[in-house]
Amino acid sequence: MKYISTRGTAPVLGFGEAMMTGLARDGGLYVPQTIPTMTPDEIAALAGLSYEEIAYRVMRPYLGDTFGDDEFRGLLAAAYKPFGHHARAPLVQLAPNHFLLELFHGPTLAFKDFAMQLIGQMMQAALAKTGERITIVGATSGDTGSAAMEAFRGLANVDLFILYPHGRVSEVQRRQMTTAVEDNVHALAMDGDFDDCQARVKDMFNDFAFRDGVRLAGVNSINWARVLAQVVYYFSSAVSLGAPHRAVSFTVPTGNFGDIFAGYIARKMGLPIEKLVIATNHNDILHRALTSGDYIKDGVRPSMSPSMDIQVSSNFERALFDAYGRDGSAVAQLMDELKSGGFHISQGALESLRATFASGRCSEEETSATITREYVRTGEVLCPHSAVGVKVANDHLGNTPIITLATAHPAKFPDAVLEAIGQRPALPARMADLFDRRERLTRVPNDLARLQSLIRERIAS
Ligand SMILES: Cc1ncc(COP(=O)(O)O)c(C=O)c1O
Ligand SMILES: N[C@@H](CCOP(=O)(O)O)C(=O)O
Repeated sequence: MKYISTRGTAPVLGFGEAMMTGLARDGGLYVPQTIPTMTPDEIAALAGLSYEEIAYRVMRPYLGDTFGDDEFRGLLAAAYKPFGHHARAPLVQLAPNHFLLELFHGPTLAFKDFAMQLIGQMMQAALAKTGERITIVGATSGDTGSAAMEAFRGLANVDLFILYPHGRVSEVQRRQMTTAVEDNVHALAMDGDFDDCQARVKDMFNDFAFRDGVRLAGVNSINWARVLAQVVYYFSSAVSLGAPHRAVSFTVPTGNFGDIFAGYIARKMGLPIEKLVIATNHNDILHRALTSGDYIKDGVRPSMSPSMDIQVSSNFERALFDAYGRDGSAVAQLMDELKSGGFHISQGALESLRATFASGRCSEEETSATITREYVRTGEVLCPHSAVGVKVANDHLGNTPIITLATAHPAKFPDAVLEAIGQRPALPARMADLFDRRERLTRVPNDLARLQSLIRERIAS
């Protein structure tokens, strides 16, 4: 299995190299050269298997010879052991044709743990073979950062730096990042919004002297392995509702487009997914793009679902690559136009996107009202991101069952939940002292050169 860049000019890599490389050297994102498919019989055979076994069967064809079969099974077992639910990703029924996929039973209470726990295992195994030391720099609007801290803290051959937008993540998210005591992990509170943080991370990858000097790696969904690990729960949930004999749709609370792009890959692999519905908060660039064809930045506005406060949606580039017939130069040109504000999606590409994706937007008032309504109606306490998904799914209900991804635990966003249902959701017992732990963070400016010096100094000390 080979991986190519969405901009067409970076070296073609195997899985292990793509995982350790992060951003392609032409600024693009790695995608598989071809997508392996599963037959209806192979999909039907997933019914009743453990989450780990489904993960093995779905992911194995992508890995080439990076890991042996038993080795990969061992990595999956270690990755999902810390999850607090035996099903890993349980389904809950909200209405006759509407289901909630709870993706928040991992160690940091968000869907990011599904991929990050596994990448932590896979990177450690790869580094143990080469003896290398790497520097991971990631950007977060809250959840990627905490999941990465948890997966990489204390590792001898990894330094991890997480840039988060100062004052724009929830207190629980911040504390999950700033209370890690291990010296190899660093929480950096940056001036600006998530888009600024992500832009600086990409700048670091595009500065080859820095990138090669610190042996830079990425754990954002820039990294193909992140997306791949997220494909698995589309299979596990659809099969439990009767796939491949029954089609399903998914509604995905969307920001950086990684999670929903994983659903797109599942669909290309043969899983009968009718529609993938993009659910945005008032930072609705993706909904506007699907509706009008114009992908135009208009500034990030803080919301009660902060992890989705994103306007430059990194993985949309992967979807555009396919929609433009895998023409890397066309994608490179669109990404150039994006630097000066935005671009128009051609009619052909837009039709291709609309064949798979639908979209909807949820206002702040609707988010809060959805948390209240679902709590009163079903007893389910939604986090604000999941509420965005549920509201948009309700607008798309039809004959095909819809699964909405519940992307985070409500206790990560207690203020929004308290306002909606009059109760503060409790953190799990193992995190009960989160607010008593000492915080350790560094305030940093939105300045590439200063960030790079800080990282160089920290890894030298
Ligand atoms: C809780 C939560 N929901 C939804 C999203 C959006 O996911 P994606 O960025 O993969 O679109 C994020 C951030 O990634 C998140 O942390
Ligand atoms: N919402 C994310 C933003 C980063 O997305 P990623 O999937 O590219 O890591 C977060 O919580 O940090």
